[in-house]
Amino acid sequence: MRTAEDVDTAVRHGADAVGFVFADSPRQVSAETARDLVRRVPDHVVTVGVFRNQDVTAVRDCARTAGLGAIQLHGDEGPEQYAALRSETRTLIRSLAFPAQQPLRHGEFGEDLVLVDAPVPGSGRAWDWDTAGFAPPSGRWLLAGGLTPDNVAEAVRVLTPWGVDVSSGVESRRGVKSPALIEAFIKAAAALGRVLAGPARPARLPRPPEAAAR
Ligand SMILES: O=C(O)c1ccccc1N[C@@H]1O[C@H](COP(=O)(O)O)[C@@H](O)[C@H]1O
Repeated sequence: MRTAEDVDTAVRHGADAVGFVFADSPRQVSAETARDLVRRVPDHVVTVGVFRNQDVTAVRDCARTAGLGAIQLHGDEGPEQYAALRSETRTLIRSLAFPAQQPLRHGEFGEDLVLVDAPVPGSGRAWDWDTAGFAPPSGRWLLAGGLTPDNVAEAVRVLTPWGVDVSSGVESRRGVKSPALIEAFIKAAAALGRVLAGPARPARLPRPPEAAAR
């Protein structure tokens, strides 16, 4: 998200989380811009910062300046980086690309959630959901990679993730979100709440500690 209109649209239609890209990307926002956008977001919606192969100190500073509720790492970050950021956030999200060399495992680096994404993050390209080699990580996991309002239902039917994440699929052109597509995606995904994991699924992502304290 890069504009107040996008954030307000997502919140109004019931998004559980909104994201801000700090990685090198046409979607990149500064920590100060993100801070202004984060202030618009009600406590029950988690604000996620998206990073890729960035210095831990820079990630930490950015998360503090913007007041992020969650940190999502998309690159080759290893256990040291995860450990360094563990106390910085209540929700640490680890992105894993599929197809993968290793089995997809949850919690190896102390993360709270695994995000299974396509090999090129933010490209809008889907991975092959029907692939025989896909074994989901245990526990809660998020699905990303080329999702759109039109394919999210089928993706969830096939894979039954705990949650879904989208960027390109709600854009009119690269880097420019479409309020109509944001609304359509959330409506399509919300309708799926009924088929997702059942009674154990909490209604919301964990709230960031600073929001809980307010
Ligand atoms: O959006 C980007 O440019 C980006 C750059 C670096 C790391 C992650 C990025 N985006 C994230 O990728 C997934 C899937 O995006 P898409 O729906 O396939 O476009 C999502 O988590 C984005 O936040």
